[in-house]
Amino acid sequence: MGESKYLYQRGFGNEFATEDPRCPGALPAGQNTPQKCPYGLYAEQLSGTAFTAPRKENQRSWLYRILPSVVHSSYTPILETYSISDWSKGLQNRSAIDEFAEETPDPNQMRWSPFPFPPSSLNVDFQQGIFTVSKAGDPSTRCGLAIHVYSCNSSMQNKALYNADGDYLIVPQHGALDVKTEFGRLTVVPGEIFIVQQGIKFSVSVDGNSRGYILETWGDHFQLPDLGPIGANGLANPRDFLTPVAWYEDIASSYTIVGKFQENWWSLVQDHSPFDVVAWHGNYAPYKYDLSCFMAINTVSYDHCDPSIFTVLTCPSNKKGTAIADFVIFPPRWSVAEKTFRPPYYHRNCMSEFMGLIRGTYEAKEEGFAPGGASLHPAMSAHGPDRACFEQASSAELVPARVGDDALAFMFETSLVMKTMKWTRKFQQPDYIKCWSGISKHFSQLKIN
Ligand SMILES: O=C(O)Cc1cc(O)ccc1O
Ligand SMILES: [Fe+2]
Repeated sequence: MGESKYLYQRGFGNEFATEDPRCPGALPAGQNTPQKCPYGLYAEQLSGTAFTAPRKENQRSWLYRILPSVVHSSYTPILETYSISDWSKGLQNRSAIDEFAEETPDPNQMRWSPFPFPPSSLNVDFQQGIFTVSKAGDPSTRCGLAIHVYSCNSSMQNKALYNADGDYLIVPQHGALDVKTEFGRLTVVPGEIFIVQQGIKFSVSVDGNSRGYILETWGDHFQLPDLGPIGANGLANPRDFLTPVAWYEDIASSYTIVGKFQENWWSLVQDHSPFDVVAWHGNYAPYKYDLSCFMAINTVSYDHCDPSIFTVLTCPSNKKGTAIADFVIFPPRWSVAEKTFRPPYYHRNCMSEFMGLIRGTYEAKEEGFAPGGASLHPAMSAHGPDRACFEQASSAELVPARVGDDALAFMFETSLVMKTMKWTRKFQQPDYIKCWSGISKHFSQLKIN
């Protein structure tokens, strides 16, 4: 592994404490709000849970910054947007774009070809390049989720964004992200994920075309799944989660902050950088995770395990064991099951399954499901391996075999039922259902096997 560009602190949900090395002693000793903070800094709390949330769920951080966040102009709505289905229209008034409206909920199995990059004639930054694919619920009641794709080609210049509605779990598929946050800097490459929680300001630099997926949750924060009988170790191990160390810039130039509030973007200006946090401590901070660290657990005897064995992070609902959203991966692994049809089984699920592909091909669908594309199998809509996969796997020799090498598929699985946005039609594969159409009967009353 090469030298990493930035320094990180390890652990999941830790109480971190960090100072920019240029200002040793910037964290006040023994208290959060001294009468005067070291270096003339301002103390500011960022609350990620209610003040009164139970202690083990309580999340907040104390930031020691050059100016308090409130030193800024009023918010004004951002009315203009690009359209991913027709970049050539350039910036248009959002209210005039019908294609951002929701479709009637549709039980069809859907699959989308890779979402397009912006043309080189346009400069589209990360925030401008976020387009909602599907969603359920409502951020005003703090319940639900949205799934977006992002597609951009330019860095955010003296511009930062934050999401007042919920948390973002960002899955880059193409292109590295170089990210400044209020908590420090980090890089995120395809194969890693980045979680930036409600309210945290960040700014994304890219090197040319960049694309990926975003899972946005409006209720709780992400947590590691319980391991039950697996024991104390396995799946995504806490020590592999990386949080930035404090870093600040003290620049006196105009900065634009774009905030998403109730699914609309608002903008404000200020005459200083929002990345002016010299030191911070607490357990509410962004983090990243390298998916290649995932310790996969699977059968070593027979039968296909449910994909919940590959859960990296989960955002729980109030119903025990039922997630608003799980983030699940299909990592490279050995497949050794005996006397078993090894690929995913045919099934109908009370949950909705949105899948994306970071690289390579997915076991159950060698054709048609491409990196940068996606699929959605809504609640109770039948799906499973396509015909080619079934025919091959039901007569394959069951020797130990590698699955998913050079490939990385993932799933956002939700207990909610999502609506898709009209624009997604343009990239939808109308004949997706046909991948199952050639499945033939093998039944004969006279045949036992
Ligand atoms: O539908 C899919 O491809 C995802 C999936 C994978 C698997 O191994 C078992 C069930 C399941 O929904
Ligand atoms: Fe499925």
